[in-house]
Amino acid sequence: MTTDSNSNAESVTFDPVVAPSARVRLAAADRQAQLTKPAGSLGRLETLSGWVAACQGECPPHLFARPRVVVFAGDHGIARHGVSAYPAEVTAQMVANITAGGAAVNVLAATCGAGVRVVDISVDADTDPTVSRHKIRRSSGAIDREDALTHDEVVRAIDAGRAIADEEVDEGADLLIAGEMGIGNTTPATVLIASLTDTEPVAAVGRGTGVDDAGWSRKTAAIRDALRRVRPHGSDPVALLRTAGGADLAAMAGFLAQAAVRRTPVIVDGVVVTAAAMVAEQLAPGARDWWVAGHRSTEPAHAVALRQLQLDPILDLGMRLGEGSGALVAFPVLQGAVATLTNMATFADAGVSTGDDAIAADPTGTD
Ligand SMILES: O=C(O)c1ccc[n+]([C@@H]2O[C@H](COP(=O)([O-])O)[C@@H](O)[C@H]2O)c1
Ligand SMILES: Cc1cc2nc[nH]c2cc1C
Repeated sequence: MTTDSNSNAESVTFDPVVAPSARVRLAAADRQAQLTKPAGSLGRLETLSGWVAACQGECPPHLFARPRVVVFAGDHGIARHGVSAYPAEVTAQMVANITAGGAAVNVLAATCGAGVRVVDISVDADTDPTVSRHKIRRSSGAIDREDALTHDEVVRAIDAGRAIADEEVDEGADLLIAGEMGIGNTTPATVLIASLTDTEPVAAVGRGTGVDDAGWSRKTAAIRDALRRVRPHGSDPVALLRTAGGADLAAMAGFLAQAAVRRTPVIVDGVVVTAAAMVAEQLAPGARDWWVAGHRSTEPAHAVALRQLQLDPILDLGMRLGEGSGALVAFPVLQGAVATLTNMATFADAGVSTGDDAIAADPTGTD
């Protein structure tokens, strides 16, 4: 990454993103047609396994051997202004809970063999040195009235996310999941999405952790104010992260962009991760080809962002937890898709008649 003193997108650069292999995707479709099942009968699993094969650059693809979840933790000044159903202190408490193995992300990851790492990017407390190595600052600013970050902090946070992706890939991760934990973070996430899609706040603002009507009104007003602060900067992703994002969102954007640069597929989680994904796609065009959406959360802004990124969520279970939980529930579906493409017998291997045989036996179709 290179930096300069301007608050322009050009101050952050990623290596080019190479698209997943179109040739291997075709080979996967070819193999799919030879497997012992009616053509198309595995539905979406067929396109998912073709995508995995294209990402891995080989068909048949291999089952994911080292899936890894990275939970980006950060606080937000806006959380002190009544936009969440929970107090900001919960962020640091949940970081400790995740570290101890007691959170949803831990138990879901354990069911499917995924490793979990939590990183303190901007928690408003001192956390264990094992999780704070990439810390940028304590809490991002209250975005309805001040910038979330300085320009330098944005660049360092993006770089931290990039370094974390590099660490994970260098240690052998073959599938990454981005998750997050941060009281108040659906407010900046909604601002990023509304800004990048030109969506009216009322069509995008949700209840987050379950805020009541008064809290929802305060959240909507804060999002309006933040959008007003963002407007002069157009769609410059670095300026957007600086004025109305946060260090955790910037780090996730860097992580998602670098995963694509490193040709490593990612399952995107809920509204907060997807907001960062929208920024990452601006920083590293084509990165979205390396992502699949695990689920659609109940936050209205999530559907808006997924539509814009043209990501079709695997699941829609009414979830709104974060932590990477929705992506983790979707992971076995993706792994199952790979297993079918890789391990099923072909018609020829198993001596099973194909649809073509039925037509050959009765070419008139009248028997
Ligand atoms: O992933 C989602 O779509 C999602 C939707 C609603 C809430 N969350 C989680 O709840 C927290 C943010 O909610 P809030 O109300 O404090 O802005 C944060 O820790 C997120 O992980 C996550
Ligand atoms: C307890 C709790 C756990 C969470 N995990 C992600 N966001 C969260 C918000 C709360 C409040």
